Amino acid sequence: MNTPQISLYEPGTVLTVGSHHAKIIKYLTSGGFAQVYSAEISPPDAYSSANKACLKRVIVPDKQGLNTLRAEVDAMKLLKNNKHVVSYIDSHAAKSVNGVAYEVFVLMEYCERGGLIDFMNTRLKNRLQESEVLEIMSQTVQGIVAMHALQPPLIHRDIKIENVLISHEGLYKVCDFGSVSGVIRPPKNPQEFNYVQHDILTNTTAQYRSPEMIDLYRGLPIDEKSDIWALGVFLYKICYYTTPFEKSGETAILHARYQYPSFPQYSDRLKNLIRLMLMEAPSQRPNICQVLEEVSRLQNRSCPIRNFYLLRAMNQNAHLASESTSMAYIPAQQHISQHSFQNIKGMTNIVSLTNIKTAPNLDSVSKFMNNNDRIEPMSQLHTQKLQTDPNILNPLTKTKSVPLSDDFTSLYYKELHPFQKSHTFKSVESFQSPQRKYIPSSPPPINSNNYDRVSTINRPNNYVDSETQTLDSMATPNLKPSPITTNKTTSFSKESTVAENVTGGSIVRSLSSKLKRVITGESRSSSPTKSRQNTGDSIRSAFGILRHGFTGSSINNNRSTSFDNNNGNNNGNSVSRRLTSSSSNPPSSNFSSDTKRQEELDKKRKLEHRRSMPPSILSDFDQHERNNSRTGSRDYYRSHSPVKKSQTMPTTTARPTLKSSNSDINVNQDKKESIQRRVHNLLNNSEDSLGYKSASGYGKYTDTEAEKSNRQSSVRITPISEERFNNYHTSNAMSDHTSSNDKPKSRPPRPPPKPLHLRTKIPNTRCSSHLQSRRPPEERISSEATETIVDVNVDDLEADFRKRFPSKV
Ligand SMILES: Nc1ncnc2c1ncn2[C@@H]1O[C@H](COP(=O)(O)OP(=O)(O)OP(=O)(O)O)[C@@H](O)[C@H]1O
Repeated sequence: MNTPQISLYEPGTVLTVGSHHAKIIKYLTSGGFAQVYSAEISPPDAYSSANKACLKRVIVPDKQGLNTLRAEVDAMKLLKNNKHVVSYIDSHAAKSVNGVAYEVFVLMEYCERGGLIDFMNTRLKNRLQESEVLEIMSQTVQGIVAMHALQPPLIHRDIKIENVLISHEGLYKVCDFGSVSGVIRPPKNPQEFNYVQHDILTNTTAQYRSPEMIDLYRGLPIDEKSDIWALGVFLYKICYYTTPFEKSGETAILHARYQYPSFPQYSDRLKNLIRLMLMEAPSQRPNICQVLEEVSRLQNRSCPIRNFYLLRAMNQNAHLASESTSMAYIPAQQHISQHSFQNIKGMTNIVSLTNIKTAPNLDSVSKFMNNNDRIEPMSQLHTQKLQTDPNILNPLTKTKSVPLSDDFTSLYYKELHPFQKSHTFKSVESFQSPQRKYIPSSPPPINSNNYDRVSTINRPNNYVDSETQTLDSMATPNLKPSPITTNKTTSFSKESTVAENVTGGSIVRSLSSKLKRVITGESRSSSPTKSRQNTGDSIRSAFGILRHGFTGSSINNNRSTSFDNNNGNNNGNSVSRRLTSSSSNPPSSNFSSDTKRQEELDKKRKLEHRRSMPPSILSDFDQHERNNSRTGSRDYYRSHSPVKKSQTMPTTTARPTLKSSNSDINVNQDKKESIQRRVHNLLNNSEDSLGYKSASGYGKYTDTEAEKSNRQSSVRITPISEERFNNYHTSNAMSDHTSSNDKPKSRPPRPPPKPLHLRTKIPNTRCSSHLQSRRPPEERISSEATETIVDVNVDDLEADFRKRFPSKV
């Protein structure tokens, strides 16, 4: 935007801004597009009662520029009165003095202590302590939480040190919402590429740009995770006073390659948080709630917000669970971090979350916030207008300098974003310039004397420099399919489970990424800070882990081969054969053939879907997850997995897990799945858990493990009653300590005990003293009854027979 050069207001100038009068106190600074003043306002701000405010004056050359400003103001209105966002007071637009351009005036809360960057510059020698870093981070993150919690979320896109201010009471507040947007979907054609590229260049700051912003060929959306990346850079900078990619540039960003300076020293946990936020793959970065949870843990405080992503996911699950009462098993919840659960336990309003699917609903947002975070709920009327008025275009889809054609509005996930309002300012058509009671005849030029902030002159050498939005070499998004781009499978090479564990992320995501690693054959050790140690990871373990997660069975579990292979080709014992046949009992086989047919259809559909998608596996994956919410990534990989024939996954058993564990999205999954199919899944599950586990061919040690499993399986399916089973084991354990493990396998089931009247009295001498003393009486009886068959006295038997059946003799 070519901002016309205009003179400054003199102190004492009085302007009308909306329903407020503002008297200029002094000029503070100039942003990229604005003059910033402190001003005295009347009436005082209704929220804070303050009569001192900040006045931002922006000159825009055309109506296009006005739209950009509208977006900024609308964002501020949505976030109004959040403790960690610079609060909006009033706004006004007018034709400029020369009648060509427009002037926009925005009154907002005045942050008396200036910028975070100013504060940092007071601490050049004594760098920030970890506790200070955490405090700044916590408060800044809370400001971003207010944006991400909206539905649809707002993406700040320009989080940086310079955009955090400090209020007079010392609170850190996020400012500058001029770059805010909704989620931007990956561009699909060269036109869209150019559009998004330009949009990114003009609205983001080079050093804070995420890999998916720089390499648009990744086909990833620009969403909340892009803000998380910027927050990672932000955290790094408040620690080390430089950005992680300051010297290395774009290539390093693309591979998330950076180092930690040795000074100052911060804890490993803090550094690990940076590492997680700077994960190359957005899906591996924590969400904003998880970041705040971790920061709070590091501060030894309880987290000031509730994890709304998790709550939404749980709410979604509750919804799905209520559809099918038999679907009570939600194993993935076991993997959600304890901390997250503690928060949820205290949550009384989970049910109300069903209502926050429509945007915007600040009522819902406020439920996530502390009581002292006042968020003004948007009026019902206003919300309805935004949602129903098709004529309202989203100003967010417009950049500061690129005219937005309607063709590009679909790049943004939510075309009818809450920002879509045309009545932000007092109507431009009816503009009247703010009254100026004092306009100096010859306004003074801007010079350094006007600054009461840290001057740009006489800076120390290691002064923390302010980032500017430049179009330097660093700033040019890599739009060519470079080797880096084609090598992007490494983006999933880093260990993701830490992120998921720390932050309560979904097990499915972590499993999916494991599968992705397996199938794409990517390397695992590109992380600069943590390379994966477990180099033995394989298709087998990935599927094993997946199955383990879904059914709770052992990783060394090859049973699905025996289930699939009905001709008994597996080298199992009689137990395995029995299981195989039992798994094909009539009802089960009916379900099975239904399911198989359904799977075949699914498979075909997915293959066709995949053929119609771009060639990149990773973008396919992400897009698949977003576009095809009915079938999760697991299904996708199942249908494309080279191992699917030998290891058929119990297809649908995974579905409940996917739904329950994917805390980020998976909103509309499987609602239409038939109950019959789900019952079949449960049957499969129960069969699986009893399944014969053979790990033959997987090596010596797994075989040993498998044998143990076999033993357990055989014990579980034997018709011996539980009581007898226990007695049996007790006696074996007592009689032979060394081989107790082998006994159950080698001994056949015992016959039922002989009726008492047929038993012969056994001389005491037959029982060895050690057995007598150690065996429980019950067991002794049973055992002796078997032995008496050899010692029976025929005469006694005859006598007994005659006595009882005289007529037969
Ligand atoms: N509410 C405020 N209280 C005190 N100072 C403020 C306030 N808002 C802005 N400033 C000062 O003005 C500077 C520029 O503000 P802002 O970032 O909103 O303008 P901008 O034109 O969008 O700048 P840029 O786009 O280059 O970041 C800030 O860095 C800060 O020093």
